[in-house]
Amino acid sequence: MSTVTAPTPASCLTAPGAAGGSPAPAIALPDQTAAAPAVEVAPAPSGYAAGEEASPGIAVSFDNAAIAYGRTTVLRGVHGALPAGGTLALIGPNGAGKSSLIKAVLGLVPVAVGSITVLDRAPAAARRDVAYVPQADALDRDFPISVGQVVLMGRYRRIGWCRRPGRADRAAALAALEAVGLAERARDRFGTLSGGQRQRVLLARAIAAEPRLLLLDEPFNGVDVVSQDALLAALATVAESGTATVVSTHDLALAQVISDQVCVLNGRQIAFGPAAHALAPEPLRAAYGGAAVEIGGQSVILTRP
Ligand SMILES: Nc1ncnc2c1ncn2[C@@H]1O[C@H](COP(=O)(O)OP(=O)(O)OP(=O)(O)O)[C@@H](O)[C@H]1O
Repeated sequence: MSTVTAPTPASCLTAPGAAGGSPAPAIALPDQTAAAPAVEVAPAPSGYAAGEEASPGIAVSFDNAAIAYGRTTVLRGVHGALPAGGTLALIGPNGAGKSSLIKAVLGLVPVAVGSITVLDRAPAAARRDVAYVPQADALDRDFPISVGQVVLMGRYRRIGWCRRPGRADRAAALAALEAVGLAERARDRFGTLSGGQRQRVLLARAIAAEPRLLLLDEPFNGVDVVSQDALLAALATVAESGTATVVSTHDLALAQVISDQVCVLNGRQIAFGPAAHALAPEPLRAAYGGAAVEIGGQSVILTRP
């Protein structure tokens, strides 16, 4: 489970490693009349075979990567690649290493063995082009900031923390809020939104940053069907724009719907490839043990009520 610590109110809405602790900037509310910027739409590349060598068309490649905290290795043998514009779902039981892998892609946790390459760079060097969407529950609801201001924060790595956002920044923020279906809530206080709506706002903040790689840690947790549909629609738009996405989830059905590829983890990589291959009964049993069953040809993970 990922958490975002909030040493100061200003950093509580900031992605890990992104200017945490900076004072909250004065941000103008989004200009509701500003025109949305033209969005360049590139077709998503087609399938990719696990184990292929990294190339300029690859957003993230894992080369037998292992992740450790101190001397304790929590994940090993991660090997595969995500093409630019593709979507990779990370699945596995609690403690499988999903969040740790996302943190390693962000460059927040070192790779102990092997390597991870992000946009042809070491993970920490690529952070400028990477946006991270934390779980909404990890953020402080009491911090007095509007929805529009939260989304504008996504622009600060582009414009710098000392400059005020301009018309194009406000337009990008509004377009991102429209993409998640919450443009009419721009002036509302962030903390007054529901959990699912706050999750959509955090996705809008990431979209406003115009990243080349988007990382989401369990974005569908506790989200109702309306917000889930809005998140899925926004993620489809993200994929169409050519941005690659890595998303961790406990929902196998969603993993199948949203991803070109699935990485099944449980302390090690169990499978990496197209959903039909990775979500087959055998890898799921290896990850979830007796909780993985097959019903009517579909793999199902049993959970306690
Ligand atoms: N900062 C840390 N220091 C030491 N061990 C950690 C740290 N963060 C996570 N771990 C350990 O790494 C392992 C993988 O945890 P991680 O949070 O990556 O799993 P996860 O698949 O995201 O789990 P969940 O589905 O519950 O969120 C666990 O055994 C966890 O205790």
